[in-house]
Amino acid sequence: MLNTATKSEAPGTEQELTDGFHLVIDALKLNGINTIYNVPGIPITDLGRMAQAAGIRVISFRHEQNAGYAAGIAGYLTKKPGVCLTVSAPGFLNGLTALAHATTNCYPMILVSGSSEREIVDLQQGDYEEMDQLAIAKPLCKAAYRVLHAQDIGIGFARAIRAAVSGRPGGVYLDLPAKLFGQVMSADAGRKSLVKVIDAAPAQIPSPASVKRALDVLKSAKRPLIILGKGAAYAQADEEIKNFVEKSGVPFLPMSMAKGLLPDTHPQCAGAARSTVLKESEVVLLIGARLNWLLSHGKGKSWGEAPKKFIQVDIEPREMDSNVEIVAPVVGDIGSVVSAFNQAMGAGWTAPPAEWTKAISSKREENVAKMAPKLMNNKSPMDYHGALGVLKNVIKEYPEAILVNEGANTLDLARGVIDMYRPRKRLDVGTWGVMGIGMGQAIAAALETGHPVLAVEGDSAFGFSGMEVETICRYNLPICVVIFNNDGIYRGTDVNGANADPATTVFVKGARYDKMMEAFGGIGVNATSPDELKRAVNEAMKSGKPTLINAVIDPAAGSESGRIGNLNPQSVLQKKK
Ligand SMILES: CC(C)(COP(=O)(O)OP(=O)(O)OC[C@H]1O[C@@H](n2cnc3c(N)ncnc32)[C@H](O)[C@@H]1OP(=O)(O)O)[C@@H](O)C(=O)NCCC(=O)NCCSC=O
Repeated sequence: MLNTATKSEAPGTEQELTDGFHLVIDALKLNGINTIYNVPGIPITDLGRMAQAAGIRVISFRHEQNAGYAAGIAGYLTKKPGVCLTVSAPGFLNGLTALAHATTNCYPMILVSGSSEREIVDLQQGDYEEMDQLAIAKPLCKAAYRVLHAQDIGIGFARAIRAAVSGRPGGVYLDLPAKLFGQVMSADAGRKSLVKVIDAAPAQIPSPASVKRALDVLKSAKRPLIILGKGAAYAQADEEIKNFVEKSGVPFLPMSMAKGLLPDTHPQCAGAARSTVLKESEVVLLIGARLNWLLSHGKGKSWGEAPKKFIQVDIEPREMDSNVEIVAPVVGDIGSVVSAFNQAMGAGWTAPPAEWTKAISSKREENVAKMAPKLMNNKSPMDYHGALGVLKNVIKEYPEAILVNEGANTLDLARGVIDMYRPRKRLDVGTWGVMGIGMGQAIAAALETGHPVLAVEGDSAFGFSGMEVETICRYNLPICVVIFNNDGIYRGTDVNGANADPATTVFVKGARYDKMMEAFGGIGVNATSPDELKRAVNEAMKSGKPTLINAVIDPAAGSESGRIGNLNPQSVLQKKK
């Protein structure tokens, strides 16, 4: 139903009117977009107020980057574009990192920004927050549009929605100059100008020949491996994927955000035998996973000596052969492809040789057994494993809870230690390894799913979005933030030998992040041992109250750059020292 803005007052010509504000709201509602992640300001403050009055959930953040990360992950969780609304120039730029992040990670998101007047911007006459936002956004997103006339708002949103979710999803920019909001037109014409997007992300059915080719290659393998990426988790084809993996009997390796698509404790899971399966496998089927840096580009030392054959399932044809030859490309949406695999497999499928699956199981058991005692230590201050052992058990007890995870060591170790049991429950730094996603993703996860959220944060990573603990308290969200506080980046023990300044990688010693939460009415806990941490997290999960636990980690614990060592080159001079 159209929101009537006002009625024209000229006697005898009375007609219902609408305006740009109302048309934006109606376009969103018509397309089932019920949440906006926003930071108010000129020229969109009233848009937020009116949207809230019209029944849209408008969540106001303290910084646009966090609102943007929230919108991106909302898109990932729901397959509908997450909408982030910002003011012009600086607010727009603050949202842009999140838009680029969404595009890189294939999350459907729309950044909607108010902007200044075209006539003045194009002549560079110094308008308030003057900036050619459309031109700046273009290279950082999948598509960018600007709407100049109120009657085009419907089309503008339709284009943005379709671009965000169809094919490979991504970020879209929609530029709304301030003048647009006040443009008035008849309600009837406004209603007719709106567009309901039908079948925004049409199924892309793979060709039967590509399906057959892929299965023939997989079937022929003595040492096959399936790698599941976050594209597979995004597809929400959970049953089909589970059936396919189980029917094939092929070991699977989940990428970080695909953990839980099938439980990490599943007998076919090769997560704890990662190096072995990458090196030893002979045929690798990638489902919604890209051969980027996270998979060492499909070549080199991590992949071992033996020649590999790659089969790849992706919705984007240009993903094929991006790093190495793909002998069996299957282009289509993951749900359709995996369902075609299931149908084409037939009854006569034989599981891979037991020699291969047993070798993986024994490597996995060996690694798990090596890790187990470390997770049970009760040292105070804690080390990473002692603290993560506690959190591993929390997720086991609350498998519906969503784990948000960022940091360096905190990310790398949590990824291995904390088993996931359900799809799309692990949300982390994604393809860029970006720090700062924490509170934005935690807030959107709590709002979009209604499940409790456990955000496991390095102390450095938390700093990028820490002010949003106020947002968590304001909306009273069931989020428990655990900060692994070792006084610095990687470690808290670095010393600057040159002058009195602190070393570049250390923070205030003994900082009490829990006090930040208390400042806004949430629950703050300082936990110095695994027992204290366990009590505090369990209490938070039970109560659902906003909680921040300052988990005191030994400042000497942790190592440089986690596990991305070879991406951190040292200079020749440094090496000589
Ligand atoms: C590229 C990567 C996927 C590669 O990681 P790897 O260390 O090779 O693999 P991981 O999966 O982390 O596993 C490490 C090892 O733990 C083993 N492993 C995994 N799970 C388990 C369990 N449950 N128990 C025991 N052992 C386990 C696994 O087999 C590996 O051992 P082996 O099999 O023996 O090898 C990762 O580095 C990554 O995602 N990096 C992103 C980092 C990032 O974004 N950082 C943000 C920047 S921080 C700011 O500076």
